[in-house]
Amino acid sequence: MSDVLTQLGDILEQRKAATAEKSYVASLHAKGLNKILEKVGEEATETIIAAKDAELNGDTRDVVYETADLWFHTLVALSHLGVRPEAVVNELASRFDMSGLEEKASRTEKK
Ligand SMILES: N=c1c2ncn([C@@H]3O[C@H](COP(=O)(O)OP(=O)(O)OP(=O)(O)O)[C@@H](O)[C@H]3O)c2ncn1[C@@H]1O[C@H](COP(=O)(O)O)[C@@H](O)[C@H]1O
Repeated sequence: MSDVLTQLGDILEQRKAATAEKSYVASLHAKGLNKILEKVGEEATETIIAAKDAELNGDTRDVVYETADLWFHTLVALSHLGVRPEAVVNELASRFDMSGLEEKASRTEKK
């Protein structure tokens, strides 16, 4: 799974040098962070709607598709800020030995 994210991270980096006419990612970078975040918000909403539909009809295909759109646009946002996908994967990996409740408590301590 991480290989796919690493490959996509590489592609997103390469697209920073591409022209907006030839690359959707380049067109997002050209429009700036606010536009990218707007797309993240849209895709999050579409993922929520797809998840609610999946619970009702038992068909999870749309929620997988919309989650892919959401992850993709989140990765574009991170790339725009110079953050690699591996940073998120490493953060998740660092939480393996910690329960969700412990992790939540550590956030409170950090604040
Ligand atoms: N994984 C994706 C990916 N997922 C979704 N999308 C695009 O994200 C958009 C989804 O937004 P919407 O459904 O709202 O579509 P839209 O109405 O066209 O979008 P807007 O006009 O509102 O911005 C669509 O244009 C999809 O094609 C993606 N575009 C690119 N990638 C990856 O990024 C790589 C580089 O893409 P380019 O920069 O286009 O070469 C590709 O090879 C893929 O690996």
